[in-house]
Amino acid sequence: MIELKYVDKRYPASNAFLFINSLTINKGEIVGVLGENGSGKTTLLKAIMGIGELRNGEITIDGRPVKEQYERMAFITEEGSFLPDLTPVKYAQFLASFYPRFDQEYFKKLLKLYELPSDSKIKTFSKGQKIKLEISAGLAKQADYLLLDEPFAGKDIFSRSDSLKLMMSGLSGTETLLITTHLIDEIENIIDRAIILHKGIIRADVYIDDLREEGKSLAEVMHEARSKRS
Ligand SMILES: Nc1ncnc2c1ncn2[C@@H]1O[C@H](COP(=O)(O)OP(=O)(O)OP(=O)(O)O)[C@@H](O)[C@H]1O
Repeated sequence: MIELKYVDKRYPASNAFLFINSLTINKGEIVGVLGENGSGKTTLLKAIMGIGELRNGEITIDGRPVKEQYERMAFITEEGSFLPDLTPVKYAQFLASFYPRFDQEYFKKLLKLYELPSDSKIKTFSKGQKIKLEISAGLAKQADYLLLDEPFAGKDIFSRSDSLKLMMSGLSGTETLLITTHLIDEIENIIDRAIILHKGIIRADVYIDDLREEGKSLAEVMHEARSKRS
């Protein structure tokens, strides 16, 4: 369970902020973090990962500070956390030395599945290939919490629905996922819950099953959230 209480995060350089009074992400939930450009999606994921200081508030993972839970977490971002001069195989060895649960065999299987060259330097990879590599690393870590920042940004390299299927097939089903994306149509069928941010504030927090019962689409909720007064 991820819990945020009275979280206040600011960027002095831009006056941007993220303010979340209370938010609980339950174990096993697949959550879409949605919102327009600059609404605070990446900031929320980074805050959960403990990247940068909070001005106020507290974030815990299963009741403990995130820095005590790194082994159980994977942050998958387009920027990547890999070392560009390593090959995927060397990168896996590096990760295995940090993450005791890292499964090298599974990682190799994922490389094959994603058709990634295991002996080329990561810096020679395309954007889409780098994202695939990061997803493979995150899944092979056997992390309980996967935070994916725009994992489908390389959509020109491989089709979004295929990448989604591939990613989902690599999961054990018990992981908690937070996925930021602008692709609400693709995501609507895989997420349990959507959190919609607007200018650093949560504007809507909905369960997809409830939406279906109400006969509403995620696009409609996004539209409502945007048109609410600031
Ligand atoms: N390092 C930083 N320094 C100053 N301001 C920042 C920094 N990082 C982000 N911001 C600002 O914080 C706000 C939220 O940014 P964030 O990257 O979290 O948005 P986002 O919802 O992920 O956007 P996008 O969909 O464009 O990726 C924006 O106004 C952005 O300009």
